[in-house]
Amino acid sequence: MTEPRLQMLGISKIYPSVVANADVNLTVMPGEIHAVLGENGAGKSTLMKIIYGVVKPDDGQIMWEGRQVHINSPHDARKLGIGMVFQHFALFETLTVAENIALALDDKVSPAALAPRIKQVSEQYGLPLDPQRRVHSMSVGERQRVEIVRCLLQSPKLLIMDEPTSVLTPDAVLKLFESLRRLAAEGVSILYISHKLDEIQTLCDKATVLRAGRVSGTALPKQESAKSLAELMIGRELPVCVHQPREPGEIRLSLEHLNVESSDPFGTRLKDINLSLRSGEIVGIAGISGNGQQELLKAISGERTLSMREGTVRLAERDVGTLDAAQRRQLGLGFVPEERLGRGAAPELSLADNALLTGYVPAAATGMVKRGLIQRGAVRAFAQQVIERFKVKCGGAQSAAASLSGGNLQKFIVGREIMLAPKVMVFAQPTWGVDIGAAMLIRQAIIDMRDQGVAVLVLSEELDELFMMSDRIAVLADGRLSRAVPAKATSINQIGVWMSGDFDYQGAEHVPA
Ligand SMILES: Nc1ncnc2c1ncn2[C@@H]1O[C@H](COP(=O)(O)OP(=O)(O)OP(=O)(O)O)[C@@H](O)[C@H]1O
Repeated sequence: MTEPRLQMLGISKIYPSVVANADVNLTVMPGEIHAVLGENGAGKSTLMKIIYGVVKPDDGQIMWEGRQVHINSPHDARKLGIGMVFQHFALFETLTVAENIALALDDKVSPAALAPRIKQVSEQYGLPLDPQRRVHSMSVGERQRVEIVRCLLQSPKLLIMDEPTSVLTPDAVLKLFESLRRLAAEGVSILYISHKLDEIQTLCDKATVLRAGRVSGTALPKQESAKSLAELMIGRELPVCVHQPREPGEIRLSLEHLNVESSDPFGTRLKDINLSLRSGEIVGIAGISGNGQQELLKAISGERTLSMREGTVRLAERDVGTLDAAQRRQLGLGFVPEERLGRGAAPELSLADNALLTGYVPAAATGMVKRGLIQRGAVRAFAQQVIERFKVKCGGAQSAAASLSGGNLQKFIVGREIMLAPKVMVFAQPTWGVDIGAAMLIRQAIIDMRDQGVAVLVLSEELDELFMMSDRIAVLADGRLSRAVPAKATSINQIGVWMSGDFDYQGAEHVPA
């Protein structure tokens, strides 16, 4: 019988406030593509970090090709033949592909000596890369290829991929899957983490499901549906969103002729963007990050103030282009940025203090600050309400934001902004990294806000999500915004075509010059 490549036996990892892994067993065979799924905070990343030597288990054994090993560092892991592609890449933008890879390898090799090997390996696996190209000129999909090729150069026997497709276009996902299948056919084992259950279904041979740190079951994904996998994961029936038609009210946010240069040298310029958003409606903006999403969000939130010639942003009737983010919040603008750590939350602060960061504004009427004094009780109570309503898994309001799993922090940030009850709410990727059950909860909460009259703008790469929630949908591609059409009058296919930039710009929302 073939020996398993990796066996984890009785692995446990306990943090002060939570059991991240409890008595976990996992077996991965050579050439197997094995999914690890589970709700946010179920312990998936912790388990992967244990394999890669980033986190030390408190208990249990790891067997590698039949013998017990102690993996104390990523260096140890790589020596065994374990490679990991992280969700967020750590590449130097101003360096070339070969320079980046040379820096990351354990054996020091000059970029020039590496270049032919990079070319050969990248072509062999259908992940074409030009070793001389500078990273700043590459798309996220191409950057991910750099990370994968870096791992492949070390001829891994096990490749760990943590939510690899969250940054990829549908086309790039198909290409990635082809490469992974080719690797598996050559005997490489792959551990694959994703919240996208349809991907797991098409790609993976086997799945191990984690719930609250324990293995709750295993499945053969190809014999399941996305729905049955979801239910296996959350242990109950998948909730659905209820979106009733509704007449929108007055205009709450207008963007008029936004022509804004990006502050990032590799960013995208906004080109004559026009949009009006009404009370009681959700407008979804589809498109892949990097097409002006960051620039548009900054222009709306006030992180980037505007000069007259860069166009107009109005909240209700008021021109707010020159106001900063704090001033716009005072006028009732709520905002959830794409990056949860650093922009959405201060990692080292507690959840309570993170609630205070945006909840102090009088417009939110949370009572967190009275006569200039912070009301600690009110701050904690507010954070506690967010934790309860949005089922945030954590050790309480005093937990540091950085100690939460990615999806749980996202739930907290989104929940905090929703509960501040703004007049206009802007979300960037609201369910990014959030498990399917929690994503439904967040989407329903956004729809409920709209039903209470809030004007909501959602930027998302997930078309299913946009179609579930939006009254109207527009596309942002290469810094241009299409007109926003009623969701019922368009289709996922149509929006997909627009996402490639192929839309009738002349038809964009009419705003007087
Ligand atoms: N360094 C840490 N200190 C304290 N608690 C931690 C730490 N790292 C993880 N945890 C906790 O361990 C639990 C499991 O986290 P983990 O990141 O493994 O979950 P996950 O399944 O990968 O979730 P997600 O899908 O949200 O990424 C969570 O409750 C998290 O808050």
